[in-house]
Amino acid sequence: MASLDSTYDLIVLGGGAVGENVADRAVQGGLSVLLVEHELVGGECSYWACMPSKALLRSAAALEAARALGGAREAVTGELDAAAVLARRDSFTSHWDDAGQVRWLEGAGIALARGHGRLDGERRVIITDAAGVEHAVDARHAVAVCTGSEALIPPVPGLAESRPWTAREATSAQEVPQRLAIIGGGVVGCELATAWSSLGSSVTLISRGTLLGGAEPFAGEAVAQRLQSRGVRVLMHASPVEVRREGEGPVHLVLDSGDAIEADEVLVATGRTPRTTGIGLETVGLEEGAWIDVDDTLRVPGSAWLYAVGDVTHRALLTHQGKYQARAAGDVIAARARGERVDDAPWGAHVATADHAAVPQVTFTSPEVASVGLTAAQAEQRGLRTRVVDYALGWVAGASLHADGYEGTARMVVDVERDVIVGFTVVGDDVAELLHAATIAVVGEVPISRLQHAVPSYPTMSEVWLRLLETDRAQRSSAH
Ligand SMILES: Cc1cc2nc3c(=O)[nH]c(=O)nc-3n(C[C@H](O)[C@H](O)[C@H](O)COP(=O)(O)OP(=O)(O)OC[C@H]3O[C@@H](n4cnc5c(N)ncnc54)[C@H](O)[C@@H]3O)c2cc1C
Ligand SMILES: NC(=O)c1ccc[n+]([C@@H]2O[C@H](COP(=O)([O-])OP(=O)(O)OC[C@H]3O[C@@H](n4cnc5c(N)ncnc54)[C@H](O)[C@@H]3O)[C@@H](O)[C@H]2O)c1
Repeated sequence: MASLDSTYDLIVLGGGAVGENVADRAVQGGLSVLLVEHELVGGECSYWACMPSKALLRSAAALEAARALGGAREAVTGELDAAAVLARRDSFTSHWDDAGQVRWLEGAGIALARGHGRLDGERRVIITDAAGVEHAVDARHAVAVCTGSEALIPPVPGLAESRPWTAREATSAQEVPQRLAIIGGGVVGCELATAWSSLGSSVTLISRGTLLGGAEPFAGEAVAQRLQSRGVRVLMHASPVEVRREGEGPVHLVLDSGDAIEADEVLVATGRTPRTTGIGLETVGLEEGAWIDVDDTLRVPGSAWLYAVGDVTHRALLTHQGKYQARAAGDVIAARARGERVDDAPWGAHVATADHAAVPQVTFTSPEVASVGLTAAQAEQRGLRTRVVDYALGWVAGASLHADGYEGTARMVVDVERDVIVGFTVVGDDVAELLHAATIAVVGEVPISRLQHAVPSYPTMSEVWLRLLETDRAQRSSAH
């Protein structure tokens, strides 16, 4: 290990996207920072999650877009080249080499320790390097735990012994399995069913409930329909009760319905578990293996020095939201270290308020699902009085130009008391880039009356905003 100082202002445990951003902001705030990483600098997102999964999806989406358009469709004479897609994916993971990210750390002035880090009481971290040698390092001001999450394998008899794929194998595989069974109909299950079916696998998707359970119901319905139209077998309200694989042979799954499925690989996509085992949480009075609870400045309640940021907090398991938390955390750690005023009122510079009210997410299925804030059901659960406004996206001129027979749905959820949008969901092809306008409307709490003055250009898909507002107006006047 490169020589380490004995003390740094801040020690960051875990060099994923989130840890990197905490470190960067703290260095910009004038602190010395040590980042501890035991695998690849860049974490899941760069090598086994966001980037490779989106690279696996993108070529098929482009092909599908061309096929949906008269005049372009005629020019598509071949099929998707799976080997070329896998090779392009490999380039997006830099062939699982983190040299580029290490150079970025150097440029940003962040010290790197390669090894496994664990807390050892207040402000102290022990780093075990590849040779098994332990190094103790102290933090003058803070330690930030950014160790992320990993795939949860549910306790289904025989599953763990059947060498299941997790998202890691499913995003880094070098060959297309002939038959792929996927357990879990959440974001990972739906995206990877889309990706691998497009690459030629015969996919069976097993979902305990409907698909994309946390989203507006019309989102999961549209994704299920499209998957089925591409030949994916979608089994809803189904769970495996037993899994078996003998030697190098296929995997056999038995479902609670009694149905039996045979596949070449089985992917477990049933959620995440925190990477908080073996990191010394018990030495600072926290529970090993649990998600870490934090306040809105990302600090552990009752502690003056311990922070947790990103997936490990379970606030929002998304790279962009973790990086948002990281910017607040890096800045607040620096501000507290310098004895400056902390701006921790809601929407202040040092808090991650949006985690509670405005988390944006794009699910890169076919069709895409883009949402921010609350669904209608979540708003109701929070006791809000709401108006729910829906519009068929295909009726917007920009959408009908975008693809022949375009179908999609947009929904806005309006808080009646404040007359602002608290939730927005849009489902349709190529809708991802529509989302940020909604995020600004929700975060900015822009009154509906003012939104009338935000004029979308003709003929863009953004005109769905105009249609939603007009539909809202018509619904309100017919209610009177
Ligand atoms: C298949 C898939 C696709 C996804 N796609 C998207 C997407 O499109 N958009 C999106 O926003 N989110 C997506 N996500 C979620 C996203 O990957 C995570 O939210 C994000 O990676 C969390 O970042 P993190 O830095 O908190 O954790 P991680 O990325 O898990 O990084 C934690 C780092 O800490 C290191 N570490 C852990 N313990 C120690 C230790 N004791 N010592 C030293 N180092 C340690 C790990 O090696 C790792 O590098 C996806 C997730 C999956 C599974
Ligand atoms: N594009 C994106 O933003 C993106 C992409 C992928 C992942 N992610 C993030 O990664 C996180 C993890 O995703 P995920 O899909 O693993 O989790 P998830 O919580 O979204 O979905 C897990 C699904 O598995 C089901 N399930 C659980 N146990 C089961 C069982 N025994 N049998 C059958 N079904 C079972 C659940 O009911 C749920 O539908 C998500 O929180 C998501 O935000 C984001």
